[in-house]
Amino acid sequence: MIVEAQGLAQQYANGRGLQPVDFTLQQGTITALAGGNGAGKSTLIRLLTAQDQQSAGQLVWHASSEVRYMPDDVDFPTTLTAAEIMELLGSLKKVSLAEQHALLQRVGLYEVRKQKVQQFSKGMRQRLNLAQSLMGKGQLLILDEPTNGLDPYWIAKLKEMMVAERERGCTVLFSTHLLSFAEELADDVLILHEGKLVANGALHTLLQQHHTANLEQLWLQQITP
Ligand SMILES: Nc1ncnc2c1ncn2[C@@H]1O[C@H](COP(=O)(O)OP(=O)(O)OP(=O)(O)O)[C@@H](O)[C@H]1O
Repeated sequence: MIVEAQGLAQQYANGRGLQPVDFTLQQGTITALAGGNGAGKSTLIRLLTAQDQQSAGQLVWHASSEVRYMPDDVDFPTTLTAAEIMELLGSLKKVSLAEQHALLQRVGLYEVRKQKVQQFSKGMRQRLNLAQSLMGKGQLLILDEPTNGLDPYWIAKLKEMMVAERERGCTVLFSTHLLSFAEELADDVLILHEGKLVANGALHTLLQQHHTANLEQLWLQQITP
């Protein structure tokens, strides 16, 4: 087990946020964090990435709490080139130039690495965001809406990269609105609805327990009053 959430909650001043949740993330697994708009996905990710402090409960780390993280939208300094951004982040994360270049190759940006990010399309910026998240040593990789702005080719490549992370023993947690994408990848599923954790467990077990054929049916069943 990598991390355990025990009664973890975040209540904002307006009463919204995340109600107490309990779950674990297992080593070498992929977990999909599913939920509609305002369900609490980003709130939970902000707690896991230590961007916010919870209002109740705790996260118990059974491995290093160093997390690699792909935010859902990132404002790279547009006057820098892709290579310069990777160098800047690479120096912070102690990642060699060779590894930075290998990552730029993996996300198809090596040839354009000397272009300023302001000339990049949304998908290219998202791929740079993916490349920076793959740098470093954190055993837990958290991807917030990673398919945003990616075309089908790069969604397929993203899937391959996530599976490769699992194969080398890392734990992946990703949030998404795309339930078919989630279903293709996830070992485990967390479904949030209006700040509550309404389903938590192995995808196949949940589908059997709830007599549902797929994740979309399960999600609809869990959110329908
Ligand atoms: N800083 C904040 N202050 C007050 N309320 C907030 C804050 N951030 C989020 N909320 C509220 O907390 C709830 C959960 O929001 P959150 O952003 O975690 O949802 P989400 O699942 O990521 O949604 P989406 O899919 O739309 O991005 C929502 O009701 C939202 O309005």
